[in-house]
Amino acid sequence: MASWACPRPLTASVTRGAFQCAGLPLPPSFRVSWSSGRRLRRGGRSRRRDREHRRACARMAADGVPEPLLVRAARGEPVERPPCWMMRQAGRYQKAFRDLAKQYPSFRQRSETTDLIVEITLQPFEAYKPDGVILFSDILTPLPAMGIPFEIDDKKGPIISDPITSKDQLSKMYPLRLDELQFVGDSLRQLRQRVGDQAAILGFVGSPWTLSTYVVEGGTSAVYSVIKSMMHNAPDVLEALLSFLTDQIAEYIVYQIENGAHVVQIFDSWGGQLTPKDWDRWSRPYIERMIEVAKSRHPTVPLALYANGSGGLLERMKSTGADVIGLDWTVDMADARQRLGPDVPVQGNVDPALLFAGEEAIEEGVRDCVAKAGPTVCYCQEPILLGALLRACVS
Ligand SMILES: Cc1c2[nH]c(c1CCC(=O)O)Cc1[nH]c(c(CCC(=O)O)c1C)Cc1[nH]c(c(CCC(=O)O)c1C)Cc1[nH]c(c(C)c1CCC(=O)O)C2
Repeated sequence: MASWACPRPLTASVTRGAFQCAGLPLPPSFRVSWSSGRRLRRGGRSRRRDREHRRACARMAADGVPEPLLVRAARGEPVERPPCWMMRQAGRYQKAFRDLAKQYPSFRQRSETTDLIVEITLQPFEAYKPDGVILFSDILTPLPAMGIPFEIDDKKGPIISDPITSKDQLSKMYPLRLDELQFVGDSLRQLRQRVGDQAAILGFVGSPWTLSTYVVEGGTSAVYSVIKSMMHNAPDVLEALLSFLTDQIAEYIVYQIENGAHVVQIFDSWGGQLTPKDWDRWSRPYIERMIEVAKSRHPTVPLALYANGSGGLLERMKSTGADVIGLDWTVDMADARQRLGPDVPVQGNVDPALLFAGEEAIEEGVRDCVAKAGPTVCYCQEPILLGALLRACVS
């Protein structure tokens, strides 16, 4: 699974907690405008950005405080420095998490109980003050609320014991029961209250393709043989599954936004397992539809799109309408920047393994990434050296 990310433009002063990162006059290179290519292409850039800017100013005037750095960066607004957060920033590297996990050994319990979700989500925030606070949850969390139960095995990861591979089995699913996901809405609202405007609250969902890999394969897969056979032998079943998930997950994005998520990440984690041609058929249209639905209801809330191994997909990802493109470390950021154009907000790209290599290596990796991207984000796993990464991002 991917790791912790300190997304794109990073900012902020980490003024409390283990690390003092305040007081940075930001290098001029960070004063970059971050607008999306999509907006530019449609020729509505200045009108739309002006409108968004006016809305942001109105919000500021109303609240007297600017929106969190990460939100402004994700919208393509000029920022004082790149924001920083990590995927998987909550977890076993923290003693507080290990203690809680001893008491509540089931991942589903930890991630489906409001008090635990809020407490775990806030553990890294309280320790390091990252610019993004990602909900402690999983892309599979909404599945039981549409008739697809799952378990998490400590060694094997997610297990769906009754996978869906035929038309008949599709009828087991029902439209998303948001009342069964109240712990998500409750947690997001509490997090907004607890974090205030100090950081962005990040919601997330799986893309229809990526969720389908679990629903069809019954769990993690190495070669995706069942779902890839289905693409050829039962395309109507796969299309029906993807369409169904698209409608439900689009509602789930809207639900997260309406309960307080500042930004929503779409994880097409296994999109890179498809040929680009197959991605155009089996992933892209469904992502686009979800984005359209979310944007029609909440046009100013930024949506970020990430796929593992997305080197073959970057231009395609940009064309989905996502506001921010998340990159893994297998693409050089200079190449990515050239391919995506100067205006698309980006995040990720720093090799998570650097977290095992010490502070100097982290600093070098972050600097290389940020220099090539302009304001950017960094992804890392096992955030043992999160503090070092945060320091590198803000200095
Ligand atoms: C192991 C696993 C799970 N769920 C999943 C896996 C990966 C299995 C595979 O490789 O196929 C599926 C999953 N879950 C998530 C993604 C998307 C991100 C990615 O590409 O890694 C994917 C692909 C989001 C998530 N899933 C999780 C987060 C963490 C949120 C945070 O940063 O705090 C995210 C963004 C949390 C999660 N989710 C799970 C665990 C064990 C944990 C860690 C919590 C713990 O240590 O007990 C179960």
